[in-house]
Amino acid sequence: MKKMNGIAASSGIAIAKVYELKEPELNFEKSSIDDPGKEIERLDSALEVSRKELEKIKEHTLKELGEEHAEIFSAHLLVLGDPELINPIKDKINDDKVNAEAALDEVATMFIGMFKGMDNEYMRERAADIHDVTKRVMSHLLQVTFPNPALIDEQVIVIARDLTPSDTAQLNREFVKGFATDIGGRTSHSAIMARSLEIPAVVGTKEITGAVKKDDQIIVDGIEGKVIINPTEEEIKVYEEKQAAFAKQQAEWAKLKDEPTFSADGEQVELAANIGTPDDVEGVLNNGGEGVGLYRTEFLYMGNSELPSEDVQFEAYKTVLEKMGDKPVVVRTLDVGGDKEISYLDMPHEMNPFLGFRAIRFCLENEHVFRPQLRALLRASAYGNLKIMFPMIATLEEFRQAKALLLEEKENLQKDGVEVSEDIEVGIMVEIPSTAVIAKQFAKEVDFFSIGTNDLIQYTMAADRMNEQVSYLYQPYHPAILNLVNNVIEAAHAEGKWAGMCGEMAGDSTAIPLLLALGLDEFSMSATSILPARTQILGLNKKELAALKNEFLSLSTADEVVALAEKTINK
Ligand SMILES: C=C(OP(=O)(O)O)C(=O)O
Ligand SMILES: [Mg+2]
Repeated sequence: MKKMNGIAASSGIAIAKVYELKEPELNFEKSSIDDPGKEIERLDSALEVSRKELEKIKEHTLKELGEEHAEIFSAHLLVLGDPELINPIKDKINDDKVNAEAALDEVATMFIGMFKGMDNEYMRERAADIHDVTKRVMSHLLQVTFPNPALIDEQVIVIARDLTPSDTAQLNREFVKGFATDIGGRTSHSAIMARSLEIPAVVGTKEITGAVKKDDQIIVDGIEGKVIINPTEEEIKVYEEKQAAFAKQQAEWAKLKDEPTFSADGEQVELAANIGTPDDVEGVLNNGGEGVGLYRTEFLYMGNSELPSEDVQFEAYKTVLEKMGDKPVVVRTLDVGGDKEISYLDMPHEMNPFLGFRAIRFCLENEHVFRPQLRALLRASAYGNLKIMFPMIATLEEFRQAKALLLEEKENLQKDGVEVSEDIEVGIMVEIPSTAVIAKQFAKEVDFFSIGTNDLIQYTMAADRMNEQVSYLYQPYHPAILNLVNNVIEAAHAEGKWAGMCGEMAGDSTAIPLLLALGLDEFSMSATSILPARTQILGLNKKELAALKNEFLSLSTADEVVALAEKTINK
């Protein structure tokens, strides 16, 4: 039995055996062979196993995630069956008398190099497909396991160094009971996805991948941020009891599902949810969400082999709006870049991707990507209560430019007789300190603010939100952050606008009293945090907390802020 601590990323307790999601080492020696026929047979059987595997993954993806996501595997199957790739490998085995691994590697490297160098996006994508497919075939030649998260069909806890957003999107919550990673923090996208999938997760354990082996049983405690490897019988019993207690608490919370959110002294706020896909709406409604405060549309673009068309986007937005009825839905336009990579968009490789060509910066330069999204949103606006939000706004010019494109597309659609709602609010994410500092000027032009603390904290404190080593600087309760948040809320209210927050801080039980004191109007969080937050707010006195606002804002350290918050609440 071994225990380790990490960051509690998604609540709940999971007990199951491990499934290690790891790219295998594909090392081989080039050797000469006497029997090319036998080598070709080995190659054919590796190709056949790969084909069966890809067909299964494609079928599974089609069922679980839809056609768009499954397309990538259709492309892989085409590559696998392409004689222009396979014949040269066989020729090499026959002519050079080398082993199948060496022939495969040489031919694949040649094609990948050739396609990569072409000035054509489609061809460059083929290079990525060949790379993925040949890796799979190579792993079968070498008889090492190639992980397929979409194919997991027994109860497991996924262990990985890190999970990319698209790995996470493939996890099927029926079988994946939890996950634990070496790196990442509460605001890394794998953690955010875990909360939206409602699977218990612990991230940033530093050493989990090195500590487990196949068939180990583990416990992931996503409430306290603990992992236990090969627990004893007693420990399993203790955790099963914790699991039952957690389920009971969830039942208590559920009683507030259809209630509005009031503080103890009768002040109302709105509790909304962050979502990544239309499928998440069910969780929002089941968890008593009063709206969607952030729809991260980039997940529509990720895990796909090409840009989603205007119609595909329209259907997704319409579905969310219709399912939410008259409840507000804030849709954020494409926030690509940082750790959110989209292979086919051909983004430049950058030294500092979080400070680079991302989000609105990318969209304003790539109108062929941005305009279809704006049109899809405008068309969908007729089906519900849509608000549009631009990400990573650093200057007023960016906002004006984005809004001008939106209005242009609105006019175009109306000219064509397409119905567009007349009261779509248009707001911005406040993630960049420059915007928080001059929120007063922005408030005259935007309809609302939504404070994205995940990024605002990293940019204010100059501490990468994904980097373990500087995580001590990633301080949501730092007085600098509170002052920026306060500035934004005051600026909004002075112009009669509303201010929300969609960063993870909005669902953090230590931050909620502070945010209530500052007058935040809308709190948008992981759906599973809504009912605990509603329960907490029910017990807080907003006027009493607000009386301490200036005292909070004048404190010098995060520790002082937390100490005062705890003293106030527990008095
Ligand atoms: C909500 C935010 O956006 P994301 O986490 O998608 O960067 C944020 O930065 O707080
Ligand atoms: Mg952000």
